[in-house]
Amino acid sequence: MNLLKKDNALSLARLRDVLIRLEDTIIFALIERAQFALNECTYQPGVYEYEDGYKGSFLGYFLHEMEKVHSRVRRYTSPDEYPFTSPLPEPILPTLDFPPILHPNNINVNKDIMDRYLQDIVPKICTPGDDLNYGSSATRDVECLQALSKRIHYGKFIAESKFQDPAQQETYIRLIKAKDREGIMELLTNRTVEAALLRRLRRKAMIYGHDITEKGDIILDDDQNGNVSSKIHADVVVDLYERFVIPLTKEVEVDYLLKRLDGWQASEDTKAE
Ligand SMILES: C=C(O[C@@H]1C=C(C(=O)O)C=C[C@H]1O)C(=O)O
Repeated sequence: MNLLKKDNALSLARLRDVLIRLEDTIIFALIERAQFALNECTYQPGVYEYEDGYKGSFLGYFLHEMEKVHSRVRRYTSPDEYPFTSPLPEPILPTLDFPPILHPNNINVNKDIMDRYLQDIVPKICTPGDDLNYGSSATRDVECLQALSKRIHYGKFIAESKFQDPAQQETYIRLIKAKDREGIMELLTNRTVEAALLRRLRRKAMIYGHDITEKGDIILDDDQNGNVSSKIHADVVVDLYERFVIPLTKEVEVDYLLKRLDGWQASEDTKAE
């Protein structure tokens, strides 16, 4: 979505289309990572020496080096991009004039994303062991992490869109002032959208995660020729969204809304004068 244009940027339907497109990005990124073994050593700190005395993991080193160069080309000045590492250098490009779509906030849940990715996701999609493809697996890890981060932090745009709905704003304001996390969570939850998403996701994972015959039939794992064609299991993808991606997106929505009135009343009073 081009965030330099404010026109209709907060249309809920349009934002949901972005999340649907990111399903493809995430599934294919997971499939690419699943090609390589777990390569546990790339996640352990202190396995290699680094020039600047860095003591973290190979993945952490690679991610920080990537984010430093992306920061210099102003990736993290965009309101839909959030880094995992710090410190990061200032951009060499002039900052773009993004229209103020989101209420100012410093919400960044990438540490939770990293923890869950390493604990719950990589062990489920990769075969155990070490295939020496450390650079390849770390490259794919970064692509998975960046896609998951974008998707989950889009919760801020979704939350702003819901807050700006005239039919719901008064209720949100009341719940925010009462600091009612559960009430806000219930109001923003759309179980119909979530159920449809999980059905669509399973279908996508089945199709993307398997080879198909020339006729277009999916070659399942129990193919009579013994072909094991699944690149990723649909259950893993659906479970990942149900237990991690959707809940964390909603936490971002709630965190964003709880801060939505910070300084807001003062600016509303100023407008009213
Ligand atoms: C993203 C939204 O907010 C919530 C989170 C969803 C998700 O993470 O997929 C889906 C529906 C809602 O419960 C939305 O309403 O589309």
